[in-house]
Amino acid sequence: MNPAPIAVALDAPDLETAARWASLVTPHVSTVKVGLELYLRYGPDVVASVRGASRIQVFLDLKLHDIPATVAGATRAVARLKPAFLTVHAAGGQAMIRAAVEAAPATKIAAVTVLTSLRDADLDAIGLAGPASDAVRRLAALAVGAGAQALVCSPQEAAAVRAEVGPDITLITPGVRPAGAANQDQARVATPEDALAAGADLLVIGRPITGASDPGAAAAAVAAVLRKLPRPEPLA
Ligand SMILES: O=c1ccn([C@@H]2O[C@H](COP(=O)(O)O)[C@@H](O)[C@H]2O)c(=O)[nH]1
Repeated sequence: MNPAPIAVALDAPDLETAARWASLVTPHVSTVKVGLELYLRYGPDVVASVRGASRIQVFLDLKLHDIPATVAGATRAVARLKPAFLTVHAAGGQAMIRAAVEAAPATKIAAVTVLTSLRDADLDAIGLAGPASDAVRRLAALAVGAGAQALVCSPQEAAAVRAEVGPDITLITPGVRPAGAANQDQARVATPEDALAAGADLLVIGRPITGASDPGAAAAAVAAVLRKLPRPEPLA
């Protein structure tokens, strides 16, 4: 059975827990995601630890945001870990995104548009022209224009972003909550079914899976729901 298009966010306090979660979910999902908490605590070795002996994709969610030369250097430093995806902030601008793309030819650079924890009122406070849906589309077009091969947005914007950037860009959506799960600090959310129907390619799900008493069973349950959905018609 094909693993489901889910990236489980391994936001664990220690490496043993992250590696245990990874081994439990690996039979059911395509990807595990390493974020700032684990990477800053354990460094590059964390990638091998969560991969184990499996061939699971690793998504390195470091959200780089700096001047182009610094981002190019940081991207080169992690490219040797062969992550399938590496995130940068789209708001870093086109030269920065291009620098990351050129520094890691074997990794898809995923540009984070507007964090899924932000609401329209937060964008006003930051001084980013909203609403969030407009800002996401604007940043998505900017990032793709600079060569980003993937985009991070909320499932609520996935359909509009897909219409904006076409079929070849990988759309990654955090802010995914199975029916009945708490939103926690996520603001712009949708269910896994709705995220996939809106055109997302990879659903990021963390605490609803890792906070379950059996993360393997929780991942298998979401994967089973996705497998039951009708497949989209191939484009003519
Ligand atoms: O806009 C963004 C970008 C990244 N994230 C990351 O995704 C996971 C979500 O975890 P949950 O436990 O499912 O909320 C987390 O690692 C974030 O750093 C995001 O949420 N939103």
